[in-house]
Amino acid sequence: MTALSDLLGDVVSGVEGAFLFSPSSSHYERFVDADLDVDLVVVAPENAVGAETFVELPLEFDNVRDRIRFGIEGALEQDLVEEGDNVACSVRVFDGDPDGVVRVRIDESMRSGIYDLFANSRADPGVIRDVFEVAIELGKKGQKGKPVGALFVVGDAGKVMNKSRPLSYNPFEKSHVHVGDPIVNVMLKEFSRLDGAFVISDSGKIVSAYRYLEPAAEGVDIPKGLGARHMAAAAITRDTNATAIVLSESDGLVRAFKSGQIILEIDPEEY
Ligand SMILES: Nc1ncnc2c1ncn2[C@@H]1O[C@H](COP(=O)(O)OP(=O)(O)OP(=O)(O)O)[C@@H](O)[C@H]1O
Ligand SMILES: [Mn+2]
Repeated sequence: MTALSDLLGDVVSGVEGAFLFSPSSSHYERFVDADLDVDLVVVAPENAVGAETFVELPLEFDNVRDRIRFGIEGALEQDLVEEGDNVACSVRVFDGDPDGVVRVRIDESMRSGIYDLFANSRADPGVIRDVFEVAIELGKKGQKGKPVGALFVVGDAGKVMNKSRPLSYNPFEKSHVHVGDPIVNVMLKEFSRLDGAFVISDSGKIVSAYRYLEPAAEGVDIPKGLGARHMAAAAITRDTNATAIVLSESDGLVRAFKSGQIILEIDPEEY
């Protein structure tokens, strides 16, 4: 007789690591006490259980796939896992106790740069996520069916404003609106048809649209073929502590820049 646990147990057989996503203290203690022959990694917004090996999640992602992807990428950043490792992720899909186990084979291609973007940007991770999502959505749908480009400069807004000038009146002049608000997201998409950059504060306030960026660009090295928008995006992140998220009108990719470097390149269609 084969028991169900024999069949489902395959999910965890031979794994090198166990990733516990936001475990309760008692759940975590049970794993520690079991003294398993696998590496134990806690992945959560904060290390509430005092785990020895811990990966910080920049956000509590609702989507389990995103949550796992970030946890794994964070572990790769910390060299806790490597190509070819198999790990079992214990996650919560519904409320209550952990109710799912997902086996993941570690692959270097999982190191996309997105973890770095969220964990190490100056702006709030939630703000980065909201802007990133607007860029992805614009990339998928375009504006009225036509491909559109956009440049969002997030964080360190005062300095960014000092290194830029208005191309037109600022529609966000006296408003106090924030990214993530559905109406604001519609506005961002609408205004993306026009020239220049959006400037967004660390906390997500839209400071300005239509900014022409004038950062010093010497020494900025970005891949050949990218034009003025991408050059301006890279350069402003070298000159300030901002992160830039760019949707290219010509190739449809979303790229992120920090400290003058490209840190992420994603095809919205595959995200
Ligand atoms: N310094 C700048 N600051 C703000 N926006 C800029 C700047 N330079 C260019 N742009 C914006 O980028 C748009 C596209 O310029 P360009 O084609 O040279 O960039 P690109 O990097 O090739 O981007 P894309 O891939 O979208 O074509 C311009 O119409 C302008 O709105
Ligand atoms: Mn171009």
